Amino acid sequence: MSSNHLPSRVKLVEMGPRDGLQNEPQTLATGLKVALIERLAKAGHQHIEATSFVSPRWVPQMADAAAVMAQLKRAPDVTYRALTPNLKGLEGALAAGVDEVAVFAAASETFSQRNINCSVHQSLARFETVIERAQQANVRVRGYVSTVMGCPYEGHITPQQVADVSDALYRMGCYEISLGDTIGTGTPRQAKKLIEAVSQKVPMEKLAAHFHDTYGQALANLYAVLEEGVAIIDASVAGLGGCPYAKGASGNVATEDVVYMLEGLGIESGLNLPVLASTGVWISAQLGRVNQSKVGQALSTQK
Ligand SMILES: CC(C)(COP(=O)([O-])OP(=O)([O-])OC[C@H]1O[C@@H](n2cnc3c(N)ncnc32)[C@H](O)[C@@H]1OP(=O)([O-])[O-])[C@@H](O)C(=O)NCCC(=O)NCCSC(=O)C[C@@](C)(O)CC(=O)[O-]
Repeated sequence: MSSNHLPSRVKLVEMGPRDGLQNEPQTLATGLKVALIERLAKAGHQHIEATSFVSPRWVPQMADAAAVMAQLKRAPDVTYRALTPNLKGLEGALAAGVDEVAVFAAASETFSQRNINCSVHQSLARFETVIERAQQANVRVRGYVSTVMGCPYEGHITPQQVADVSDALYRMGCYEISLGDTIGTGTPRQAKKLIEAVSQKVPMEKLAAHFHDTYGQALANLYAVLEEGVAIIDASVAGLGGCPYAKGASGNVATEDVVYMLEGLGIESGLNLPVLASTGVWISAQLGRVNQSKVGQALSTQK
């Protein structure tokens, strides 16, 4: 049931260096990745997904994960996280001294096979060992569920499918569950129904919204789930990214656009919008791409 009370504060999780850069056609130099992460921390981000320890054959853009972590000048109040699909990735991430890791499952069987080369069931069994080992090392684990509002291969996904996978990850020990609209096809009513179903299994305060903006629905969907009580949002500076397993998919909703909307709603995020926006302009120039943030574009013309 909708609470219709907006939160007074939202935890923003920056995805640009990981979800964004993993999907850019060109691989950014390690030094520029490090500079991006440091700029994002200066803009006020306290939760940054910095990289992923995945197979370089599958995602060559993330092959320098250890070097990125080694070169980073870490800000004391920032949590730097990395994706870890298996024990090999986890050991790499622990050796690199990440603060947190994340495992990533999908609600769709076909997407799971294409993304991590195993079934949903096999992935959950694999993650159980990753989570146990991370907990032994006192490292918290976030859980992702992809394709929560549609799959590029299977089409419709039910909220119950998402709730079941979320439940499994939460029971295994993931402290937060991030719900990925991987291909950005969701619409606000669907987003509300999704949250209604998943919050029956996982407490609302543990749910994050991770929406891609392919169909231009991400902000509307975020507003819908804020009304439901979600208070954790994943976003990507300049809307960096796409999805290698979902042709034509856009990046995450742009962080600048989310911060602008939150400011308008009187919701605190701790982000400095001008600093963030200039980071978006800078990284777009480094990549030679169009800045996907409308707010970033608007602010850059006002200088
Ligand atoms: C899961 C695997 C590894 C399975 O891939 P596989 O080929 O089945 O793995 P394998 O265990 O058979 O190993 C094959 C080779 O990869 C190596 N390998 C194995 N593991 C690692 C590792 N961790 N780090 C480095 N190397 C690794 C391993 O050592 C071996 O090397 P070889 O002996 O052939 O030289 C592969 O499919 C993979 O890396 N997939 C990652 C895909 C990915 O990163 N996708 C994007 C992230 S998910 C996402 O973006 C969605 C999300 C989270 O944002 C939410 C949303 O929006 O939906």
